[in-house]
Amino acid sequence: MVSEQARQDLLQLTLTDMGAEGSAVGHQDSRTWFVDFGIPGEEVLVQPEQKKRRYSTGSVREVLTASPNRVDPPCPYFGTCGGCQWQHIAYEHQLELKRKLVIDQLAKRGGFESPPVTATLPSPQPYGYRNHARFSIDEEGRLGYVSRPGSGRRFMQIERCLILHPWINEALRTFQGKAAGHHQVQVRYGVHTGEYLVFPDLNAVEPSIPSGQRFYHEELLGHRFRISDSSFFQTNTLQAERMAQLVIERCQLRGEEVVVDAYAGVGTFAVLLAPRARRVIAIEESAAAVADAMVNIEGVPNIEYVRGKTEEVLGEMAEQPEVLILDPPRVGCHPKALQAVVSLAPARVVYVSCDPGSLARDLRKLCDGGYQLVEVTPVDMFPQTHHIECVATLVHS
Ligand SMILES: C[S@@+](CC[C@H](N)C(=O)[O-])C[C@H]1O[C@@H](n2cnc3c(N)ncnc32)[C@H](O)[C@@H]1O
Repeated sequence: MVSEQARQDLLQLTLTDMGAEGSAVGHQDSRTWFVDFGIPGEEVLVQPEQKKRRYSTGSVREVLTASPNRVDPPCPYFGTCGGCQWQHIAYEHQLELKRKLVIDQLAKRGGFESPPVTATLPSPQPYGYRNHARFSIDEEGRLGYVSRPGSGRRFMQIERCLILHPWINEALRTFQGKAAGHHQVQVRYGVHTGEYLVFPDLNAVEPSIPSGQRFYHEELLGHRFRISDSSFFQTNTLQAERMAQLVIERCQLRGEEVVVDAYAGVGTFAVLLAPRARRVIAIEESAAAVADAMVNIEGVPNIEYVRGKTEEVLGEMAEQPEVLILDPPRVGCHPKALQAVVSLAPARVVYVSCDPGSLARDLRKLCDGGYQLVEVTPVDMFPQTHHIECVATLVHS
């Protein structure tokens, strides 16, 4: 309970919606409030945090009328840590909120009325799923995270993080207090292989877990992938397998098609699709990821890897692919990449996205260029956070 004195600084709000960045939304007079740790439908007392020109931010200090979807967050750092935003929301409801956020973005940023969004694909593990951690280090060599903006973005030492794989928590315990002189420590773990990568090299201060590996291996759907410290790999291995299965289904390959895998990373989709297609052309700009891919595609004769920017490589492509996969970073696709897709006009496009806003913007351009949006599936790659992965399927009309 909040004291009478402190209560005077608080604002009573009815929360009506969930915002795209994971804060609940409320209104007072003509001002919009983004409120951390709230749930739509709740009546709450809010601690104001920041006043911007067009909106204000705050966090819930007391819940006056609780949502039936409110649960006790299990992590002691929840509320201060900048990592998770939604541990106070029952997992089933997180999935519903994610679906609604995708629909909202498709409507607002893409102009899609009643977009075909399926139920969110749940993660096999709502906790303990992350195979990758990037810890901040303070002057004493302690490992931790940075607190949320409303808590001052300060370093906070962490003993255990509930969304990390248990092996990474063991590494955190082992390296705790021993990383002085470094800004960050990256720990990545192969859930199916038991291999790991710790960067930078901390062997001199802690030899019990060897560190400084240049790469490690992980498996997806039985295929083995080499991954270097700077290469992208999905952070939730079991859910990445479900998503890869979904992408395979959505491609509807019969074995005769030319497939383009744009933003191909270390070659995950290319390798998984190659046995189902005539040929796969993969496009990736990162030298490290392409070097990994060269190892990962060994023995798979029908994959051609092109190092370059998707917007440039697609623009110069002479051959028309039947199926094209887009899996860009959060910013989405370069406008020239989308123009090139429209000119190449593959019969089917499968767009994998980690940002519903840029996805909505890009889907609109593809639909204005002759595509029809068939289905969007939100995939919960990041439980307890507001982040959303999606797989969208388009066909040429
Ligand atoms: C979200 S990751 C997807 C990787 C891969 N599809 C996977 O599932 O592991 C995006 C990838 O696109 C690459 N990338 C970023 N901008 C690019 C561009 N303009 N052209 C080609 N690749 C790009 C990044 O290096 C990264 O490997």
